[in-house]
Amino acid sequence: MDAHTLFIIDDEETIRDSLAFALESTYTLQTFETGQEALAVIPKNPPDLILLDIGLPDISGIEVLQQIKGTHPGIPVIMITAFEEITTVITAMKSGAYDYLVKPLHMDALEIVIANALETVSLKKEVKGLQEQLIQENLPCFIGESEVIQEMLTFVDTVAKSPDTPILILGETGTGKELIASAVHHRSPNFRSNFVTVNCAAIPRDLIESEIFGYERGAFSGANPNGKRGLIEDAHRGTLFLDEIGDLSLKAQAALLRFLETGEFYRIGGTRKHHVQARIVSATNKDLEQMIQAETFRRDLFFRIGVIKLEIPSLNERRSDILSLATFFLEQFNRKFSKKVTTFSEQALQAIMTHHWTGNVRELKNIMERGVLVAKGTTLTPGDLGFSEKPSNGSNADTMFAPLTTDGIDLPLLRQEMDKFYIKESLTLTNGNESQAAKLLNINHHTFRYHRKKCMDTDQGEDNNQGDGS
Ligand SMILES: Nc1ncnc2c1ncn2[C@@H]1O[C@H](COP(=O)(O)OP(=O)(O)OP(=O)(O)O)[C@@H](O)[C@H]1O
Repeated sequence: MDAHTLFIIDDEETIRDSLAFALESTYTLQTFETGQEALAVIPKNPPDLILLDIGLPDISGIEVLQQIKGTHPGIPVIMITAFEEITTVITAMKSGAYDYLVKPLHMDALEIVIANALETVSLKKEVKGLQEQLIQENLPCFIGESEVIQEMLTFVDTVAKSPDTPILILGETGTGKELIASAVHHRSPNFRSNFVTVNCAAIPRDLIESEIFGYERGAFSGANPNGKRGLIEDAHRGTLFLDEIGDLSLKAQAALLRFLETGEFYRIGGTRKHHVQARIVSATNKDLEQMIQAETFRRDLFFRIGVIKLEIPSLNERRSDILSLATFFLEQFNRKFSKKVTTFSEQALQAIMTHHWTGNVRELKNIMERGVLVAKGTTLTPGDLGFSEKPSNGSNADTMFAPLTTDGIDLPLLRQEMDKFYIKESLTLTNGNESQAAKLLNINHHTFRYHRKKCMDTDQGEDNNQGDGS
């Protein structure tokens, strides 16, 4: 391993020489007579540790220390002082010095202080690296191969980068709003701080403001006599996720708006302003615009929380994700229950692929949990999943899917063909009326147009390829 690099900053030549003599066999040294000279080199070539004289001729050692801590807070700085002047030493330690030594220097003591400082720094680096690795390895996994989900995840990566832009996540219950909120947090620069969740629907309306912003002692009867910090404080430099934001009382809405605009808030019953930096991510499956009409949700707050809006489509609108989600949960629950369920029976697969998922991914997850738990063998049956063993009437289940053989199938192509078939059928049935066609397929207009365009693109691609070959 390369030797650690040390900078010695001292105007006395004898001190520089004696330090160099004592330390040069263990460390790579660079010596400086003035603070300015050292400050010019540090940004280009930062050392592992600095020995810094307090009484320098150009700018004081304390000032040099403060500048180093401002730009390179991780470098330990050991101050050297001619006499133990307590106020200077306190200022140095308050400004972030690692330790101080009084002249004349005892080389044994100096070597111990340097070795300890370097070990502390390397331990801190190791802990930070391990923390980051742990967080990255446990990142919540949002499964979805459909293009809408892939595009949304790319967008999530982009918007997560700004640490404080408010984000509003919309979508039916169980579509994964909380999972996306947590992905935003974990992909943001603030991922080391807390991700704090408040389910606004689960807290009585008259208590919600005090839960989020806290209260001072004696704020209301029944309150904790010592007062209470708000959850917003726990989210400092992190993320506060307000689930079911439509359930916020109007009073809490006003306090939230003030916080979003100024970064400040008051605890209930308090007069002292508190400052917190936290990103607010909100989610709801309610129609907030309708609530604005009914005057139960503030229009100004709606705009403020939704600087970025993410809309997660229902599972029925992205049926191509069902199989990958089911497989993901199969593996997850195999691990949880120490089971070895490896496949779905043909009927179980049909049931999963044709079911109408009103509870979205949560419903699929619950069904898979039950299935893996009760399955007797290695293959999941419709009964294990709580479906009827017989294909439901009119589902054409036997003929809907080609049997899977050891030759395999081209699932992406099958999905593409199925999309194309139903898009065309629905347009024929509705005389080309897109919004009626979308209704027939139980998808929204936007998703319909997206799939229609994709089908047209692949049709064109095929035509071009045929043209090339002729
Ligand atoms: N794409 C996904 N990949 C993996 N797991 C998912 C996905 N979407 C949702 N889940 C899982 O489904 C469950 C429900 O998701 P989540 O709680 O995030 O939904 P929600 O939209 O916030 O629901 P609600 O509106 O009821 O609060 C969770 O256990 C979550 O981990």
